[in-house]
Amino acid sequence: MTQIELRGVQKWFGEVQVIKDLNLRIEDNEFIVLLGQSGCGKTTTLRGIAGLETIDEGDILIDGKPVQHMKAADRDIAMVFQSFSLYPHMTVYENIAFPLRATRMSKGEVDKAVREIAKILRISDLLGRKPSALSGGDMQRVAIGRALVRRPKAMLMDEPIGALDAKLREEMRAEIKRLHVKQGSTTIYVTHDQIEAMALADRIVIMHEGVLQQVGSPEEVYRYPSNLFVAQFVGSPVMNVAPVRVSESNGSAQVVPSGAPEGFAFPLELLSKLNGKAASDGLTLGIRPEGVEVRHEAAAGYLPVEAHIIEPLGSHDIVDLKIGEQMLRARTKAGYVARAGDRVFARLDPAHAHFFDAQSGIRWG
Ligand SMILES: Nc1ncnc2c1ncn2[C@@H]1O[C@H](COP(=O)(O)OP(=O)(O)OP(=O)(O)O)[C@@H](O)[C@H]1O
Repeated sequence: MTQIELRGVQKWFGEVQVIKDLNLRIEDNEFIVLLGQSGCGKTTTLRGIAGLETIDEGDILIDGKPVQHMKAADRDIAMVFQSFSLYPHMTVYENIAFPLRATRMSKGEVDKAVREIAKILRISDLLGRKPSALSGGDMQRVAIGRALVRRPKAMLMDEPIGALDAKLREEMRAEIKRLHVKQGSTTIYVTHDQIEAMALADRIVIMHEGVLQQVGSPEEVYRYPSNLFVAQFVGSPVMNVAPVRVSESNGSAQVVPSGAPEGFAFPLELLSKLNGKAASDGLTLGIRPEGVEVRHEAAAGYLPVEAHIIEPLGSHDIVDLKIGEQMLRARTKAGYVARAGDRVFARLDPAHAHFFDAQSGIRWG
């Protein structure tokens, strides 16, 4: 049982505040991913929890006990970094066994623990090798094995697969997930890769410039982003956003993308999302490419648009549609729009529409 809690954590490097009042509770066995752009404070947060970095304000609690004044070695937390940091002169077996040397375990117990973890990580046949004879993926498996072998209270991982090539990263991602499902253990994982975050996390913690933006399951942050930053950081391709004007005429309301030609407006059912705050400026509409419906024939609610660029991705295409000055990305069936320059018709699915305050970026409605 390991819970980790951050209460009002703050950290400065000189004049620069890199963690700003961070509050977060991580439950036992939870897989938490800290996600954000480079420099947003993820690593500093992780190092603060591990005890490799001091914090300036606030509390870090492990199982309810404040640990911010405890040395790293006394916190019983294991850490895996992007660089594998294995001992080159030791075999895989010796590398994994190393953290157990300082314990009172007998040789037989150490042997059992090493072989057990090697089996889980599928590296049993590599135990006699030196790190120089391992692939990048295997090296990282060994590093994870070494971190886990002493059954730490929690596992912290800082971009552990960031240095691997794309295919291996995908493989290792699945492996880390499998390991977590099998083994349990409270895990905090740092990455700037939103796909990795979505694939691994029970909950994602999105940070920007030292400030926590949103905490939620992958589905929550994808479907209900709390602000424009999250909306555009999570999801690939990126969510379409456009400043819009909501106008009412003849009792019916419309959402007009700014820069769109005269008479170009989406008749909106979308308005119900605005909770009566319609007819206002300063709104940004967000809609993911899968929320843009495209068809060949004219139909009620569909607007004529021109296909500008088509990206065929195998299972589907991403099509850039031109609406006046605006570009709208749509996800279509593969080959549905044949050529750039084709005229098609597009509609926004109200169920996929998000509104944000253009000034603050905060979700509206
Ligand atoms: N020891 C240090 N001294 C001064 N500034 C630091 C130090 N460590 C980190 N920083 C700064 O603190 C900010 C947060 O860094 P941090 O490494 O936590 O970000 P990150 O989100 O993990 O980014 P990355 O993915 O690039 O590691 C950055 O602006 C960084 O330059």
